[in-house]
Amino acid sequence: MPEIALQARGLHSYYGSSHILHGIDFTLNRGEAVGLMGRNGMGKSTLLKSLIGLVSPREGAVEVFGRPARGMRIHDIARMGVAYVPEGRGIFGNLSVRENLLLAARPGVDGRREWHYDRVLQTFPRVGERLAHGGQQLSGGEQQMLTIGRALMTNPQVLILDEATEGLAPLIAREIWHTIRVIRESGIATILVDKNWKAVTDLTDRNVILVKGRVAFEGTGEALRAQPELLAEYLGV
Ligand SMILES: Nc1ncnc2c1ncn2[C@@H]1O[C@H](COP(=O)(O)OP(=O)(O)OP(=O)(O)O)[C@@H](O)[C@H]1O
Repeated sequence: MPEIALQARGLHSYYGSSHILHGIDFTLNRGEAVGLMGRNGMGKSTLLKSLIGLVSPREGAVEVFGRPARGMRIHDIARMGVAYVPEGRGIFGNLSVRENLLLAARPGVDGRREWHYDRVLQTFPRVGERLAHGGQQLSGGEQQMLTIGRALMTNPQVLILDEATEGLAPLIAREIWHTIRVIRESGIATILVDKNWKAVTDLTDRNVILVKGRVAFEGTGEALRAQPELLAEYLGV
């Protein structure tokens, strides 16, 4: 089995004539957690979308578990074990919490069913208390937990979280960070995009910072903390 879960090489992506990604190289290894950071508009979401088939890169290569995947559609990449939790959530508001979870259930690519209904509810007890509620009745934090729970129900090998704690109260954000740690320790490779660089680097093996569609930094959280001038320049903190 390939050790590399996701890879981009020399990736160029555009929206119309706007050139957003300028030759990005990016790798996520099996079981690894990588933080993807950068100021607003630097191309983080575009890179994620280019990896999972929501944006079609114009140049470069994308590989998912060693298979060429540039130009593949999002649901084909999802079937290869890549779950994506977009910014702003994506639950079915007119279905109950229970239905949202059960509809997403499927075994992983190798038949694994480690993440089943009961385990997801144990991981997100708050969601378990709202099973009969409609998705739209949940608070922002509960919706975010449900969205991550739905992604886990697909037994992914890769989980991509785009701004999972955005706009949430600190206490709820802390709960989400705790669960991301549990998920990561379960062996799922993870890409984390979040403005909270401290929380990101506490969890990740490696971090990538984008500046204007290019990789400006790649390294451990320790290496980043040792260079506060980079934090100021690239993240504005
Ligand atoms: N659908 C789109 N059409 C045109 N331009 C877009 C589109 N989506 C994003 N952009 C532009 O592409 C650039 C990169 O956006 P992207 O969302 O990838 O940045 P980001 O680093 O994820 O930032 P943010 O944290 O603000 O989401 C920005 O200039 C943005 O305005």
